[in-house]
Amino acid sequence: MAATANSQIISSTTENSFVKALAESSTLKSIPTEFTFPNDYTCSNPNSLPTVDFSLLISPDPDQRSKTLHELAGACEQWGFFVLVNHGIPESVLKGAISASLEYFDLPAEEKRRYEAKSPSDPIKSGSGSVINTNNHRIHLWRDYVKSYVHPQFHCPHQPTNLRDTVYEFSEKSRKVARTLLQGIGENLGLEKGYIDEALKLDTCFQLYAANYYPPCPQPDQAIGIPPHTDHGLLTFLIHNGVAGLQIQHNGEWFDTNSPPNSILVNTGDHLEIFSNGRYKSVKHRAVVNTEATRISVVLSNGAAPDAVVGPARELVERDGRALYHSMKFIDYVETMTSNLRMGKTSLDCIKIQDE
Ligand SMILES: O=C(O)CCC(=O)C(=O)O
Ligand SMILES: [Fe+2]
Repeated sequence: MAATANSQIISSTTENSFVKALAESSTLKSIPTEFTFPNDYTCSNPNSLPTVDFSLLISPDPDQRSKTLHELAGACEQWGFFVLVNHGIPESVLKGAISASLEYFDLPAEEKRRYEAKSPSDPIKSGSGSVINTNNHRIHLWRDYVKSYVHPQFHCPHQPTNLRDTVYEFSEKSRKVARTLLQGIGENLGLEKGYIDEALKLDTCFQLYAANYYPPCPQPDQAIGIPPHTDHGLLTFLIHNGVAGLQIQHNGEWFDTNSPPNSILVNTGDHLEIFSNGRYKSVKHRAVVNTEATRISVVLSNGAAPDAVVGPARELVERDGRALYHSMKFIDYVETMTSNLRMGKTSLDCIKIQDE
């Protein structure tokens, strides 16, 4: 689901051996050279990341609601990232999604290889991954993944058998929460009620499930789980197994993220930047690895309908005097990004309208 920033992320096809197996080999003392990703991991700890209390956003008390809407607007504008609490999705669903996803990675390699990516439009994909950096070198990532399209059509690997129901429940509940957040965002942008639902065709919105598995790494300062990138879509939801690793960029500086149990980390994606005509920036983030513990993250990317043509909202263009982005069919954007035809430039850069 990742878009690109400094480098182009691609799904491995032919070199599809899993990093988990490599990390578990008893002789591994250092990373193979193809995993070397020179980077500066200097990072700050934020005193507090923005928090949005979902229960207050749906509160019948108008003061509570408008205060929370205001906090949501601030989080989207200033950070493009927030910790969502009291979202109403039961803890058992979040825990179930993590543990069933973990079981997926324990499957034999031949089972996971059934979902080796052959085309960007494959609804289920699994593998490890690599990037082509700006010097045209391929660098392998220290992570395995599985991804599947879960809405408007639901796809999911057949194994482990409990994955399907868990992912279904988590994705369905998350879609409702995402839609309420998006309606709040529409209000914050001063758009007519219902405009965002209609323009982005949210009834048939695209949703992608992804699980990322980062095994312990003997040289975490030389490798990367996922390099800096932005996400396609409107809002990405992320949960994890309590092991740190997600870092976000804010005002040019990198920050570690932390989140209380049972919360969801939410970030704004490329399509919210486009739709808001640049008011809400798609936040750049990366996943780093460590020597000690396996990290797993489960991600739901919430987008517009596959056939919705997403561009800046009409009213915002009128207000701003011009559109800052070209419009593009949502699924074309997602699949072009996944097909990795372009290097260096991000997908978002490609649809920015340049100043004359
Ligand atoms: O695992 C993480 O924390 C980051 C995952 C991510 O950025 C992605 O899947 O796009
Ligand atoms: Fe991401």
